Amino acid sequence: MPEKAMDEAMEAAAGAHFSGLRLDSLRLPIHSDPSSPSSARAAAFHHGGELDSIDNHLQHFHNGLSGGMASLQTKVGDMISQQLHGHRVVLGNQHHRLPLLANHSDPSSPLSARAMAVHPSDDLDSPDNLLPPFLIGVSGGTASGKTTVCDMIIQQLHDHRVVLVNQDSFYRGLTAEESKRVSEYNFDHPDAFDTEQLLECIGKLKCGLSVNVPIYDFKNHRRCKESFRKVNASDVIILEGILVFHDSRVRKMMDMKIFVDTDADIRLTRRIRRDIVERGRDVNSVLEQYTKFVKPAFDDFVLPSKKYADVIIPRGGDNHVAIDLIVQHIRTKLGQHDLCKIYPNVFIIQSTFQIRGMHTLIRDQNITTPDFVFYSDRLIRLVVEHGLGHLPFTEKQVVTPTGSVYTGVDFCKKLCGVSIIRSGESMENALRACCKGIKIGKILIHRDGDNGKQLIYEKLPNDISERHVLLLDPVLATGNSAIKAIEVLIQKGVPEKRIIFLNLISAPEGIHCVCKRFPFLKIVTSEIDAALNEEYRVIPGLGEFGDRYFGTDD
Ligand SMILES: Nc1ncnc2c1ncn2[C@@H]1O[C@H](COP(=O)(O)OP(=O)(O)O)[C@@H](O)[C@H]1O
Ligand SMILES: Nc1ccn([C@@H]2O[C@H](COP(=O)(O)O)[C@@H](O)[C@H]2O)c(=O)n1
Repeated sequence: MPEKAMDEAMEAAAGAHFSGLRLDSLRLPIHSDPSSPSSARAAAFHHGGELDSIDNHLQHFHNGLSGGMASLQTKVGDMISQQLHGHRVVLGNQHHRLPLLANHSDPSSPLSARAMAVHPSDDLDSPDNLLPPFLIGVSGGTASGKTTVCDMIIQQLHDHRVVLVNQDSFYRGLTAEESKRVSEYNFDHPDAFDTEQLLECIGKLKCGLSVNVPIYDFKNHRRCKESFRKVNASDVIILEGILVFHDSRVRKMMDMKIFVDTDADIRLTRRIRRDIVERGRDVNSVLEQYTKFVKPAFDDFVLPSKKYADVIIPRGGDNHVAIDLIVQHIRTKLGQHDLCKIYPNVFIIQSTFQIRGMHTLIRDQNITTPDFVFYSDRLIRLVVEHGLGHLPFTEKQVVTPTGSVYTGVDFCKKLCGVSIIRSGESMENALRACCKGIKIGKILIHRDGDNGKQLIYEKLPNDISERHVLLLDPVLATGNSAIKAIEVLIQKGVPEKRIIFLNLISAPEGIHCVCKRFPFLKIVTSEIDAALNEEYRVIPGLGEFGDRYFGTDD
């Protein structure tokens, strides 16, 4: 696939799973300090002098709003956080004293319920254990950095399916009369939002359904009638907006509540710049709206809702410590990699957007066979390389062209591959490409009628009992054929701990089955799927891998 097409496919993939994520913020450094005179000036030059007068207005507002104490507090906070750099201790400030982990002792809290649901003693085979999506509410004043914080969380949770829903999408459209006198409309009052529709949308997402979210046009103060943004079901839902904590019904649905706390003068500076650049406003209208509606509503509705927050992030997106801690907490609560905790011999290769993109392509039922083969090969290669990393090594020293000694390692040589026919054969090329001249054996497991009898054909290296074995099968579903193949290897004298089972995708059921039976064997996979369906097919899965790879699927 040409690079541009791949880029587009990747973006489309990101759109489906990471709706709302600003990809530009992943590519560029997120922060240029907006309070720094140089960046303010740079912006002014770019916008035809519209912002030239802002500094004067700002000076006036700065004096009125913040005064010396706010800046002193920020400075002290910054100095403390600088001195404690490297220690994970800073979250919230002395005024807030809110714990990071909310309501843990409260058994009725959604967080404790989740913690219990992923306890290893639970019967994880049951689909009832599939966790409901984790809903995070992110509130804070206008331009406090809510969206920026959300983007940073999403970026760090790149190996999970995360969607962002903005409360702004649920602004009511204005009537003709209201539109005529838009400067008198209070967009910061709770009644400006259609909260019933927001509740319905979040309710559906929490039930694992996808929804169509309205698209709001800030320039014309109305919703786009024809188009919606499809938000898919996901592991984590982030709901962001100035008043997401206002309605108790919305609050109750949240598993975690974050308040982004940024100084009023910084917020105003950002708001002016953003509204002029992105929302088609002029400086006077922004300041007028701010004085008349935004600030009073912040004091009346937004600030009082801060008390509901579990976590308060001072300085928004600049507070990397808080964001790291929040991400760690979400990861623990999600427990998606709990199988790796239960079975320490299960390894999932580190997920990246490239890997997610390749999975998106090979799982797409409409992909062409050449593309399926190409992207499967790339993924298989990564799994094979990861698997090889689990082999034992010996220390080795070499002399470099500079005459210096480099102390490294020597590859394990007593090694072979065994593919489970037929789809396992698709992994042989990648193994050969990584291990020159490697011996590869084969095992065929064939069901003989409906009486549970199996025919087994095997052709394995004679000295297999002395080798480490990389067992190849792209899909681990029920685990039945894997168990049969492993039994064959063990009968041939291969110790269980010398078998590394390599898959592209694994169903939790297959992992439980294989790992319970063979606790010393290692499994390396690139993704763990949701479950098996009634027909024992992996869901979401990728269909009949062998047929798709070898072009016999039509
Ligand atoms: N830490 C930061 N440093 C510099 N600019 C920021 C920072 N956080 C946000 N901004 C900028 O301020 C504006 C408002 O930020 P945003 O995250 O959209 O706030 P909110 O979602 O709370 O309205 C945006 O233009 C954004 O780029
Ligand atoms: N037509 C509209 C709708 C909303 N606003 C302002 O947007 C602010 C909320 O968005 P943030 O991204 O800043 O959280 C809110 O303060 C409204 O005043 C608007 O100006 N026009």
